Amino acid sequence: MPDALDATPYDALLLLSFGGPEGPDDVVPFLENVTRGRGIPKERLKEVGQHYFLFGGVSPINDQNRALLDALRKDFADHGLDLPVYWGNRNWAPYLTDTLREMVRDGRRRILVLAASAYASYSGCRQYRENLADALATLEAEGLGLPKIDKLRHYFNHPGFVEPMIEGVLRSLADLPEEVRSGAHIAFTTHSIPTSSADTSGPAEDHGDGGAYVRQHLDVARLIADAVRERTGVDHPWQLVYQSRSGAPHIPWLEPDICDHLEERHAAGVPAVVMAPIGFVSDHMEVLYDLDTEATAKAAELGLPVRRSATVGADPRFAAAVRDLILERARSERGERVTPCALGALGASHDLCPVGCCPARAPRPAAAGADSPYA
Ligand SMILES: CC1=C(CCC(=O)O)c2cc3nc(cc4[nH]c(cc5[nH]c(cc1n2)c(C)c5CCC(=O)O)c(CCC(=O)O)c4C)C(CCC(=O)O)=C3C
Ligand SMILES: [Fe+2]
Repeated sequence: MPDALDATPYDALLLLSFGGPEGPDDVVPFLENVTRGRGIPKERLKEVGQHYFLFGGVSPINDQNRALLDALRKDFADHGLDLPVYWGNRNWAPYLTDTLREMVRDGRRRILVLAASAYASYSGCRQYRENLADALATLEAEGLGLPKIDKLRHYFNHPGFVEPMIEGVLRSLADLPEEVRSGAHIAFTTHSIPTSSADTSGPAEDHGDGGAYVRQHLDVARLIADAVRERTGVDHPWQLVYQSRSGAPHIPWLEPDICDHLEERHAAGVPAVVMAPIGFVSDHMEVLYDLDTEATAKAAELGLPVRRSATVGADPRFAAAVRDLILERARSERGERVTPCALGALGASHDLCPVGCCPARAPRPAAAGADSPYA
């Protein structure tokens, strides 16, 4: 048995994710949960519903999260970290509020949250903090004693997150026909968001020019491209592009879209493209539909060979990274000195979101940040 690892003062980890439907009957209520108050056009909703129905109404996201929970529990057990792991979602069962209630009833008082989103943005960070505040408000109204909740820092540049993606891109390159391989470009993709949200992502000092959201993705893309060049000896040109645009057409979102990018690369004579979905922690419907179905069909129509590289998912190196992040945060909470582990040019992200980080259109209470109304 290895020596026990110490997560004090924390007594539980909560994986906080988006949630997804698990059958055809779930699709419409799920989409209603996602889009309540978000101003998504009806047409867009119908279209996205079809993406889910094409896959039997089942999103891959819940099974991906179950696999990640298994990987985390195995990693913690193998390394003597005695920390129970729970799972709650924003938009589908198991719902965050139910999980948090269960945690409180189990006596958990100091909870660390792992968000299933690696980068700064309203959708990937503050909205989860708002969900935590809503859940705490519900428990408070039920007369339960509230736990203290902290959120782990953004892990986009942690080696345990980046390394599996480097390996994934190498595998996709190797899988391309040899005659097009060395000329292949890499299209790093992430979820498009409104340019106004991108520009205000991260702490105030990062605002402007796509904000922390774009800067963090560019840093990861560069890390992967550099590692691929070092390991193959081939310099594959790359670009950060976007996918899964939603919202009203007159509102600007981040561009170019992956499909337009494939067209443009093809017209420029590029012989092949690897699509690397660095914005997604695991295989979501956006990966299965927008990349594996839509963009792949577009490429076939163009006669452009493409491959889609793997997401991190339940990779054991990611589970080990989560353990590292927990121990780092626990030490820092205990007042011990820590050297946070991070690759790239940006350094380790903040532990506590400052006031004004990734602001919402309409301000709402958010937990686990400097502006939290909860202790
Ligand atoms: C940045 C970002 C992430 C990455 C960070 C993270 O991982 O959290 C993400 C993840 C996800 N988004 C998901 C699904 C959806 N997102 C939608 C709508 C939107 N996403 C947005 C942004 C993001 N979304 C935005 C700005 C909107 C517009 C509406 C709004 O401002 O809120 C809609 C409505 C229909 C549509 O318009 O597409 C759906 C169905 C799923 C589940 C997939 C599955 O089932 O496998 C996941 C993991
Ligand atoms: Fe989304």
